[in-house]
Amino acid sequence: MNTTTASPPASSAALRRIDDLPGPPGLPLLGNAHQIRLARIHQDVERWARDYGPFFRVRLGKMRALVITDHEVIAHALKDRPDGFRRTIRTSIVGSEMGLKPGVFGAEGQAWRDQRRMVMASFAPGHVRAYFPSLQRVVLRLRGRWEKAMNAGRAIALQEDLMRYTVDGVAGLAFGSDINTLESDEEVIQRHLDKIFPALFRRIFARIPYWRVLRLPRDRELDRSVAAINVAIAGFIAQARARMAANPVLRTQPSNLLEGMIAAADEGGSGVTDEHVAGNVVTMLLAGEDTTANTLAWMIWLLKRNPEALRRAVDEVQRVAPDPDAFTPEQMASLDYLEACASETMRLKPVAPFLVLEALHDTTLGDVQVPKNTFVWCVMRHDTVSPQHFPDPLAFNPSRWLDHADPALTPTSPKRVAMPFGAGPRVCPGRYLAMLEIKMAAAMLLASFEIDEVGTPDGSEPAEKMAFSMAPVGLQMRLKPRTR
Ligand code: HEM
Repeated sequence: MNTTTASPPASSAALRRIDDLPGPPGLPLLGNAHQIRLARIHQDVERWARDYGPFFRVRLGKMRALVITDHEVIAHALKDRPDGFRRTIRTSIVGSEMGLKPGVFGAEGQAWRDQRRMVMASFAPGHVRAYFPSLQRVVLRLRGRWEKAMNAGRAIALQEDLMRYTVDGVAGLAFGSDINTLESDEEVIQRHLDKIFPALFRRIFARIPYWRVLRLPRDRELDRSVAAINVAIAGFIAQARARMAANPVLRTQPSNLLEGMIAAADEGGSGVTDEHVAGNVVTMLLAGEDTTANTLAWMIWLLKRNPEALRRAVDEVQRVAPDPDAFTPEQMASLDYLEACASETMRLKPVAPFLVLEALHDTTLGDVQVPKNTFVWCVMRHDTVSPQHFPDPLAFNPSRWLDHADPALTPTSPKRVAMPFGAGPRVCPGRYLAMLEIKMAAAMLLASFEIDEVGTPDGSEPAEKMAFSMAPVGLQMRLKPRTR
């Protein structure tokens, strides 16, 4: 039996059962489902966490869950994978029903180990360096798009433009394809991708899996999108294989993630097939698009609201990386304050504000017995906004993340408390790439423009909308030429 390192129980007699835990009162069949709004489910659970403490129970229809908020207990569960906990089986069932090919995100056990090895090989630091020029091209296009909007006196739909940036960036890396949604409005792949995540999220939490018996128009549209993506990806794989056959050097020096994955898959005993390669290309596109774009959108909004932090970020960019046409990987690696701004943004506005696991065998978390198959709902934004770990917790103060930070600002190591990319063996493999994309776009923005305004049309704080990742609603930005 596993026990957490956080608070090992004195004896099994001291253990609590999930039924003994507090929790919001519910109705007989629905449980607490009627008290939840799907688009704000993370905030509903965070609110309960403030009322019921670090361990409580909720029931959403048939799904009973243990909710945990203590970062050490969460880290323990996340690290106890793939053997102790898995992602919920529902995610993989719903994904495969939709026709999504299996990828590392939904894989478990040995299949996960094999695919994770392949994915990590394609993210090796040397490879990511080779992808830098393609990211640079995409960042300059974003600048061109924003210059046009500024010159035309137009407001920029921030999140939409950033999604174009991340989908172009990841597509260039993922399969060496220049799909250029930034300079055209024919965003074919993106249009299909944008349907998948919200549908996956809706179906995972649906009370009745109606789509198994009845296809509504939006389900038929979803089927068409998944089919179109699968066909496109099969084509990219065939082209990559042809390129690699013509130029075997690409096996050791792949020019994109797809070539990197094919090379890793083709190694003897890899356990990985072309179907897995295809599944992981879609996974990269999906996992890399909204998450990075939403984090950037939140960060730009937070910077504009915090003039002192914005001034420091601009100073750093002007000192370290003043010319977007000449950005280098070394410059990006030196943007410490900008990186701290991203970390502070993810502390306050984590785009993955919760992670749901399922216990693979009887175990314990803290002083709670966790029977096999229990859902464990990890609240990622609780300790990160607690005064116990972050004084003045709601203030946007990137300095907390700097190495020489004032100890009064960081009584606990912030990196141990905030886990925006998850933790343990399944930690996000795209985290360095995401940070690079965030720093490149933010440095381009601050070097080239002044932010005239960024906010919602009515000036209120943007609502947080959950649809697999957590997005700000309705952010618009106006730019001015930089004057210094
Ligand atoms: C700011 C941007 C991003 C955030 C906040 C983020 C966050 C996360 C989180 C929380 C997880 C779950 C980790 C866990 O279970 O412990 C995850 C998994 C994953 N992410 Fe990211 N991610 C980001 C960007 C990316 C990018 C750019 C890519 C790839 C291009 C990517 C690919 C993946 C994959 C493949 C997984 C599944 C890993 C596995 O199950 O082994 N992510 N990410």
